[in-house]
Amino acid sequence: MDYIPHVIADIGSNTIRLGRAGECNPVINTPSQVGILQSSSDPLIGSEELNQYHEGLKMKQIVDQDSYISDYDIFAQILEKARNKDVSIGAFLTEPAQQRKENRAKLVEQIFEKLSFEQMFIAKAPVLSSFSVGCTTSLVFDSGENNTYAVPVHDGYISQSTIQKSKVAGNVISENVKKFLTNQAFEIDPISILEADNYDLKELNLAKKDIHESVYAFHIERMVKKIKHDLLECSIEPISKRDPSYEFESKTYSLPDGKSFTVKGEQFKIPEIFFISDSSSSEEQKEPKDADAEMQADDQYNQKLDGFNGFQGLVQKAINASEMDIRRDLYKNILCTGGTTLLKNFEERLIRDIEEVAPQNYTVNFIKKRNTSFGTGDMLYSSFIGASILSSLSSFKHMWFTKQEYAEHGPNHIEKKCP
Ligand SMILES: Nc1ncnc2c1ncn2[C@@H]1O[C@H](COP(=O)(O)OP(=O)(O)OP(=O)(O)O)[C@@H](O)[C@H]1O
Repeated sequence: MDYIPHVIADIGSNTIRLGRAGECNPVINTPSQVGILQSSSDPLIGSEELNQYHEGLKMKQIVDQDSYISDYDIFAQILEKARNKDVSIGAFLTEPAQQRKENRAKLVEQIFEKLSFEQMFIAKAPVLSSFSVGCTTSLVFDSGENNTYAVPVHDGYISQSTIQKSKVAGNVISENVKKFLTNQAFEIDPISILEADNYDLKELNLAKKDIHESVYAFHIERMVKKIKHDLLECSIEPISKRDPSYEFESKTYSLPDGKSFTVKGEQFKIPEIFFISDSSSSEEQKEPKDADAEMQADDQYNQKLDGFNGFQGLVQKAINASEMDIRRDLYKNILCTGGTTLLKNFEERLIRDIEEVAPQNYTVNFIKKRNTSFGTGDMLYSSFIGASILSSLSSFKHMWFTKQEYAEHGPNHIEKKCP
């Protein structure tokens, strides 16, 4: 296949993935927060840069909690970095299953006015994920940082009325990890972590006042995520079904600065929140006692859980909202994507719980993914890969929204070109 120099941007509230059409992995995989330095108009991007100490650094979130871009100027700068200046003529962007018209129009203006691309396309992330595994019909279950979606894709299209969205996602369990640590009187110290990662920093004798509060919060969040990724795992059987006398083993976890804490079953109990349902012990899960009660005290947290009936309930609702004659196919072709589905034993537990709610004579099957060079499977990159494949097809040549069409019909013409 000839090298196709279009640039791809897969935009999430936690991570932005940028790369080139025809390639399997993104070239840039950066947090959706960028670093801003007074001394430079160039934003700092990528974990490697952001995990270093930079004097006068502030952090800025450029994608909001609904995965909509909140700073178009900085986004354009990042896109420009991923572009091969002389040859990139097309920009292919992903968007969440539910998108606002005005966001699309703003993106179109950036691409044609500010960045002078010749052509562009916007496609829904779940459709691209489905394409990435060669399916035009599937149920895409996507759980990232702030949102979880169950989206039926039928013949390559999404019907908006079938989409199920929940705010119960990765950040809910991050919150619970933080609450657990607070209950243990364990404090994450971003300065000692920065020092552990950058040896020469000690000489600077950094104090809290030397680090902007946004940078401080960024490093705490980064460590909470690391703890979450390293330590948490889903219990394949609901914990409420275990013998009440069951004793979890203690496990000690050490941070890069040498500080450590111990868990005794919390690593399994925290992700249980994803699988609560009316039929599981709702008393125990939704109105827990003692330490757990504190874990779930605040209002925002409870709002997220309002009406939530487990990830299996979300999948069931999405399938039930679809036409009767495709429901069997959807149960048979469930695709898990998004970072939160990388939790250990996540798929095993989800399939078990979906089987409990699926009609009895239906087969529940998850689509298998290949392993990427990052060792994550395709969970993190499925929509990127779908975009990469689609934009490389010779038959896609006629699908692009061109600069000329933009000049003739204006930004809202994108609705026609990219339904
Ligand atoms: N190995 C892992 N184990 C558990 N959680 C993980 C793992 N890797 C990433 N995550 C979590 O996945 C979430 C980010 O996923 P992803 O990059 O798919 O989100 P996003 O697409 O940017 O967000 P959204 O879909 O909400 O816009 C974070 O909460 C992160 O902590």
